[in-house]
Amino acid sequence: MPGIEASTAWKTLAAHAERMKRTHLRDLLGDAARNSALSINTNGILFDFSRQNVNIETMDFLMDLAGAAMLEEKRAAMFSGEKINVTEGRAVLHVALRAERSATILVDGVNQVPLVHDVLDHIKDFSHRVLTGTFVGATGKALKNIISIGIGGSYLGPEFVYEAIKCVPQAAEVAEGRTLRFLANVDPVDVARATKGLNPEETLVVVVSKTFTTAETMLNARTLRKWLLDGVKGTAPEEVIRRHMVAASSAVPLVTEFGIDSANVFGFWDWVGGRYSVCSAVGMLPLSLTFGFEVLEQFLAGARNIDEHFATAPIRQNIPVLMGLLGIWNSTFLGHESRAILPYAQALLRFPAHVQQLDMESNGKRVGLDGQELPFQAGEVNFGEPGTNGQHSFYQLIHQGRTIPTEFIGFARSQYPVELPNEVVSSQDELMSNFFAQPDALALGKTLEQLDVEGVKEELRPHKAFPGNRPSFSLLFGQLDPFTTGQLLALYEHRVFVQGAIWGINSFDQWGVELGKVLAKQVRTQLTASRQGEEIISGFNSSTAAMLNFYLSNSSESSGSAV
Ligand SMILES: O=P(O)(O)OC[C@H]1O[C@H](O)[C@H](O)[C@@H](O)[C@@H]1O
Repeated sequence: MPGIEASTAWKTLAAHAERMKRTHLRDLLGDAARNSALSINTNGILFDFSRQNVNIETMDFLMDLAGAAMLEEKRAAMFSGEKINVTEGRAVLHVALRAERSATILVDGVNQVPLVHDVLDHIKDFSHRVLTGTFVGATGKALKNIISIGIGGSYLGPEFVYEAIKCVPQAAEVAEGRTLRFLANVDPVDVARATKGLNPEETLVVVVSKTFTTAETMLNARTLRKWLLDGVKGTAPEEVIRRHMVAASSAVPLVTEFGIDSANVFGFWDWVGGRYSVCSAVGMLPLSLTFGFEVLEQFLAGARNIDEHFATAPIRQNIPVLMGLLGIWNSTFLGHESRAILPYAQALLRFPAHVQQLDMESNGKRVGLDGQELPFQAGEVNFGEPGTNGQHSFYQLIHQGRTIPTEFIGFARSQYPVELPNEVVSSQDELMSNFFAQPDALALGKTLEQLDVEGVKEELRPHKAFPGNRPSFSLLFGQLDPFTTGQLLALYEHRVFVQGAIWGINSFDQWGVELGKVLAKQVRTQLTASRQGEEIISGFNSSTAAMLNFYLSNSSESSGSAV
């Protein structure tokens, strides 16, 4: 069956892209009517995409493409609980995680919204009891430290949200004197970092795993179970686990088998993908235990605000739809394979890492929904760092090396304004001066002629010239708070959906992570056998066998330096 590439809209865009490649943003930006048409102000967000290599006609063609791909129908299917994750036979309902209590979203004839609110109520009650010292550790001490064990989607989203809202005064007040640490990597150093300086008697471990089988998480859970049992004395081991370990998981039987009290398991459902699970118990439990539930309610409200916008706003005025269509335009039609996420907010330092998983695990696919190989590349390479730090690091390549579409995220007000008596400009104004300057530097560049006028020596001019014509968009919010953090999360979640829907792929499975896991199991078995005296490394190619032998002969302390 022909895919979207056979549509008239696709072919029109492909031809149009050849024409647009000959335009320069310097010229496009000279048209004020165009610029104002390529900017929308809605839901407290200014989204300016006038620095994309597009004109009004491009946007018309992209809207035609959305029509040809049946984007609106696919969006409706997701919101209504249809099983659009076809390879796993599951609905995709992260939007249900933040739906109003009164909403109805059916899966197999059962309304899922009351189930969501039952778990939220449970989290609210439990976190309140921990924060007020009603639920205490096995030796009667208040549980003021939280260690959240989880990896991938059970880690990256919660960590991004933790960093984003820990500087919000209301959240910081509740968190005063409390610690939340994440333990993701199976590297023993991560265990040491997560537990350093913490008293097990005052620590609550939250095991976060949708499947409760992920090798790294389960090994770390067993490691911290031992750390607790070694550190909390004078109480029966079962009681220590019951008082110091809780879980967020959709595999309740496995959790209770591990020894965690079934009363302290916070469930979720197969229709929540790992990378879309921040609004489930995965994020809500450790974050409520740190900041209190009320702050997190504002975060859910922000995500819901964008869900409603995505579901109802006309597609020409719909921010996630526009972000997604521009992603398709840049990657598929203009050939830019990467994009940089550049928040001008230090509190968003882990947002690019979250988007990396969200986008690359979702849309990094090679076949369409029908299993046929795609005749184009899907997915993009996402990376990023907060500004202005990134400016002093990798922006060189973006200005003068490869063309990488960039995404500027900024805020009008700081959570912690700093004004020095003798400084004319506040730190926030300084930060944001860069936020506004960079997109123009990228778009407009600097010509040899301009350098000539400035009196730059001829031989230096090629080195100092900037080609410009580097696309970007800007997302500007009022302030980084729990609500806007929720908005940002949902904007990027829905952008992934839009791109996957246009490309005709399943954005909600991740078979590509399986092969490595299977091979790691074989290596693990071999390493165990070798440590038990079986010398021969077998079943691997000569390269892997040589590396394994090097590893084994250098892995005990007595073997000294590997060099
Ligand atoms: O939550 P878990 O079941 O432990 O899964 C944790 C992570 O590992 C898997 O390998 C997937 O690649 C991720 O999508 C998932 O988020």
